[in-house]
Amino acid sequence: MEATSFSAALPHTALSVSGHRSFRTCSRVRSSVYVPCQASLDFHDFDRPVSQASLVSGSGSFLRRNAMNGVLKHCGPVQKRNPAGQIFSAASAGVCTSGENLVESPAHVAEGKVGVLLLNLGGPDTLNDVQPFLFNLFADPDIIRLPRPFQFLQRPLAQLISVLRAPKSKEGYAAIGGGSPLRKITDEQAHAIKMALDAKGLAANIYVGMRYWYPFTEEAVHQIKRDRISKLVVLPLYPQFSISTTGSSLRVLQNIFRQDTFLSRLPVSIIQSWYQREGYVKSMADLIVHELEKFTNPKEVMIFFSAHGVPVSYVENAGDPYKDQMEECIDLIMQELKSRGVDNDHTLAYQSRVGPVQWLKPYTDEVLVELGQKGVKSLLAVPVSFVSEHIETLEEIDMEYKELALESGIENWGRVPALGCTSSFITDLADAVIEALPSATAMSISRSAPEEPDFDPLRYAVKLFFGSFLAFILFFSPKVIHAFRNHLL
Ligand SMILES: C=CC1=C(C)c2cc3[nH]c(cc4nc(cc5[nH]c(cc1n2)c(C)c5CCC(=O)O)C(CCC(=O)O)=C4C)c(C)c3C=C
Ligand SMILES: [Fe+2]
Repeated sequence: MEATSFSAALPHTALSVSGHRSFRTCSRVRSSVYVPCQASLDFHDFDRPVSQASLVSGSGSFLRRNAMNGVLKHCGPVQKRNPAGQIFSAASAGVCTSGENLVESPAHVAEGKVGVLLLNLGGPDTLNDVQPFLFNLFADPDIIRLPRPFQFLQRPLAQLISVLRAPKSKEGYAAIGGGSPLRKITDEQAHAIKMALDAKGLAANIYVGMRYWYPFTEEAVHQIKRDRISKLVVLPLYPQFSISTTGSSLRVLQNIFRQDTFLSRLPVSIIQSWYQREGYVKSMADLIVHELEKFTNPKEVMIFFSAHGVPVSYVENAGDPYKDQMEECIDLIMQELKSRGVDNDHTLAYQSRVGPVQWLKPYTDEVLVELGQKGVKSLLAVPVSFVSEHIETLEEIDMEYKELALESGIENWGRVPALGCTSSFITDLADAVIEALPSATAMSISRSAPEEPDFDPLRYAVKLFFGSFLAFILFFSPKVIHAFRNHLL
C-alpha cells in the first residue's frame, strides 16, 4: 500500500506528462508536482449546498439526518455550475439547503477528530443527470487530455461530446434501472468502514467525495472543514492508480487544499493504491473461488479479468502506472488462487473504450470472440478495476459482453460480483486507514493562487484562430468521424 502525504501524492504524473500541462515546483515538494490548470476553488465563493456531502457519522448519513430535520428543500430544475465549473442540476439532487446544516460530530471524537475521505467517480442518479454528468466527465482535463494549444476547447468539446454520447449512455443507464447505483453503494461502503473502524477502536467521520456527480468532492471537503477534523486519511475507492481516476480526484483535492489556510495545515495521508494489500487480494480470490464452484466443471473455466481501459498515451506518454499495477494485481490474485489449488487458465483484457484513440489492449470484446472461436466453453468474468457494481458491470459485462460471448461459442458464463461491502474487504480497508494515520502530514502550501502567465491578447487571438482551424480539420476528417461513430456514439 502506498500512503503518502499530499505533497508526494502525484509523483507518477510528474514524470513525463506531455505538452498540455505545466510543471511547477511547490515550496515543500521535493520533486516537480503536476499542477492542473483548472480554475482554483475558494471556499468563500463556494455556494453549493453543504448537505449534499455525504457524511456517515453516528446515527446515519448526513443527508438522511437533514431530511429528518426538515431542512430538505426542493429546488427548480435549474442547471448551475459550481466554482470548479462542473454542471449540477439542483432538482436532480433533490436538495437545496443553505448554510445552517452544521453537523455535530459525536462526542467520542471531540478530541483529535479523524476524518476519512472516500473518493469515487460518481454516477448519474437519474436519466436527466446523464448529459450533465457526462459534461463534467469530459470537461476533466485528466479524461480528455488536449495538447496545450487546444485546451481552450475543453469545455465546448465536453459539451459537444456529452450531448452526442448522452443518448447511448442513457440507454445503458435505463437498462440498469434508470441511474447509477454508485452513490448508494459508496454510502453503504462508507457506513461499513465506519463500523469496522469503530470495532477497531477508532472513531472517525467518513466522508464521500465524488469526482463527477453528487456528492461532489468540494462539498465533502467543505464539510470536513466545518467539522474541524484534525487528521484526514484520503482513500480513493480505486484499487489501482490511474491519472484518469485517483490522479484526477487528488488534483481536485490538491487545488482545494492549497487555497485554504485550515486545510493546508491539516495533516493528511493519502492511500494512492491498495491492489497489493493481502486483504483485497484474498477477498477477490474468495469471490472467484465461490463463483467457480457454481460451474459444472470448475477446472475448465477460463478466468477472464476485465479491467476498465485507459488510452495508451496515458501509459506511454504520461507515465500512468495503471497498466503495470493492473498486471501485478492479476498476478497477486492468481498466486493466491494457486496457493489454494486453483490453477485455471486466466487472461486480462480492457473494456469500455471511448473515442477515436488507441486504448490499452487487448480489448475485452475482441478477446471474448477469439476465446469462443478457440473453443473455450466456460468463462468467468472478473471485473477488477472497481469495487462496486456500476454501469460497466451491470450493463456492459452482464448484458453486452455476455451476449457476445454466447454468440461466439462460449456456453457457460459466470461473473464475479464487485466487492461492495464484503466484510473481509471492508475490514482490510479499515486496517489500511489505521496504518496510514501515522504518516499524515500537512500540505503547508501557501495560499497564493497558481501563477498565471501574463495575458497577451494578440497571442491569444492567434492561438484561438489556429486552434479552431486545426480543431475543425481534426473533427471533420473522415477518420475521426468514423472513429466517433464506432466508439463514441
Ligand atoms: C478504474 C476505473 C476507471 C477508469 C480507469 C476510467 C477511465 C475512463 N473513463 C472514461 C469514460 C467514461 N467512463 C464512464 C463511466 C465510468 N467509468 C468508471 C471507471 C473508470 N473510468 C466507472 C466506474 C464508470 C461508471 C459510473 C456509473 O455511473 O456507474 C462513462 C459514462 C458511462 C458511459 O457512457 O459509458 C464514460 C463516458 C474515459 C474517457 C476514461 C479514461 C480516459
Ligand atoms: Fe470510465
